[in-house]
Amino acid sequence: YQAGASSARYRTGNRWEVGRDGGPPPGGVAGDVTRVIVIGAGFAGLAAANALTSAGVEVLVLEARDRLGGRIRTAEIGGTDIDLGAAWIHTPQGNPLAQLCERTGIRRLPYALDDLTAGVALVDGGGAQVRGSGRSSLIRSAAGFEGAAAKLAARSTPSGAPTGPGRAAGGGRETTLGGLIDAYCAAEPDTGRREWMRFILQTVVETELAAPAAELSAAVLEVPEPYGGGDDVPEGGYRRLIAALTPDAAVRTGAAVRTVRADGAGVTVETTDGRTERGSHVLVTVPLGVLKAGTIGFQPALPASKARAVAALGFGDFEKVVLRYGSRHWDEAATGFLVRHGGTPLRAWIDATGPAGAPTLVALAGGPAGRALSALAAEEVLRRAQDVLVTATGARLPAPAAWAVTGWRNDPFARGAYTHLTPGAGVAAIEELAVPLAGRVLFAGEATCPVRFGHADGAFVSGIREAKRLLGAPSVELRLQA
Ligand SMILES: Cc1cc2nc3c(=O)[nH]c(=O)nc-3n(C[C@H](O)[C@H](O)[C@H](O)COP(=O)(O)OP(=O)(O)OC[C@H]3O[C@@H](n4cnc5c(N)ncnc54)[C@H](O)[C@@H]3O)c2cc1C
Repeated sequence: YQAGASSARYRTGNRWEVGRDGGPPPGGVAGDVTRVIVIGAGFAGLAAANALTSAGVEVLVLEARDRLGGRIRTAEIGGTDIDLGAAWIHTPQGNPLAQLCERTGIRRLPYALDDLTAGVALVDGGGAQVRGSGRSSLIRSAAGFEGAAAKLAARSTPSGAPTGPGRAAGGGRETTLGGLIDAYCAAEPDTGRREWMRFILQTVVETELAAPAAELSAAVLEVPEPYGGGDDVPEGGYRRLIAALTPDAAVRTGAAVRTVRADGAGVTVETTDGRTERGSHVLVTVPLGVLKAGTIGFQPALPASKARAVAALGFGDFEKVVLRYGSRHWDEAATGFLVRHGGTPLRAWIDATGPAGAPTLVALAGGPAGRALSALAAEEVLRRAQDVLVTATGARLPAPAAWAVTGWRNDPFARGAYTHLTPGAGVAAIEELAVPLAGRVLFAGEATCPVRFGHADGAFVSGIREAKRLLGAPSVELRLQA
């Protein structure tokens, strides 16, 4: 049991007001807020716990793992800090995580995904590369998809949804991103180019959104983008943001919650070791994958509308393979490789030597590729990764000096990567997840953030939203650690 970090050092002028958006605080809270139990010490739980503690509310954080951060995990691999969970601050302009970096003196390094895609080497089955103008014209065509997709979607709904594998399963009318990729590529007369375009677009979409393109609702195209700019990474990794946000509250690690009970006077939360804690309110921030698995029992049971949202939203796959080498044995001109080889799940690689500060290749396996990797033992993934890289680089690669393979899908406290919209569940389902129960049981986490689900900043904003709800305040203050 780790009691409040009362010896923590705080930065001078550490109080930071966040969340003032002009609107009234969200409502729906019953009774006085005297003791809040926060389940989960990821971005959402830590942001809420920090804001509540700073406002003088007693908080107990229960975290199942033996570490803080949740789907933020910066690991040292061969002496280099690498993010195995969230790595990028996407669209940093106006993004509260960019502000959090500024407040805490954490530098952001530009590392734009568009630049990574533009500079990637395209490698075919036998190791042959598509070079020169053939390569750049394919990359240009793929880059045109984003602009064309909204128009294609408008043309294809509600009655004329594209047919083929990308159409919503179950005869639904809703268009999927897979359907739009098919429609976009159909306009390309050259078969060879068409197949390359389809491969690039499918890989990029499935890597970014962590789900099969054929299961991703095109409604995601209508979600407004609140921030601007490319993509940055925090210097030294995301763990520095978690460290800055760690609240001066009681935090118990190794505490997996199995029951949440609400009654007229408060809440009782039970952990798997049989201990119970009483609070006036509880804030549930566990991943959607954990809610789907049903390993936490709610009394009274989740209402049908929320249970439907939990079941219908998607919680996809994204695994990483990190290989750290003694030196760079590959073509340094490319930003990475897209490998169309024997259906391998190890198809998208980035050269992360720049941000890592040491020769490093990282495979990003989203959607079906991630799911395929999660079924293999780590040593088998490593063996296949080395085989693919021999094809991709044309070099005899030595064994890596250090390596890591993630297992988010098989982790009982994640059960996947992050949330996506499906043909059966749009933004309304995300909003439904955020609705409090009986004024006592509240919900936060990336899956509850209508504009930024699937993002670390969405988790942060959702934690601030629930702190505002509990405090009945239009904004909150955070105390950031030095
Ligand atoms: C591989 C990968 C790459 C990603 N890349 C990016 C990126 O580049 N940029 C970006 O913005 N986002 C990215 N994301 C998404 C981002 O990491 C998440 O949106 C964010 O970290 C989620 O925070 P959270 O607080 O909602 O949930 P979590 O961080 O999952 O926190 C929930 C906490 O609840 C705990 N918990 C679970 N069950 C129990 C239980 N029964 N009892 C007690 N505690 C429990 C968990 O251990 C966890 O600590 C990525 C995610 C993954 C997996």
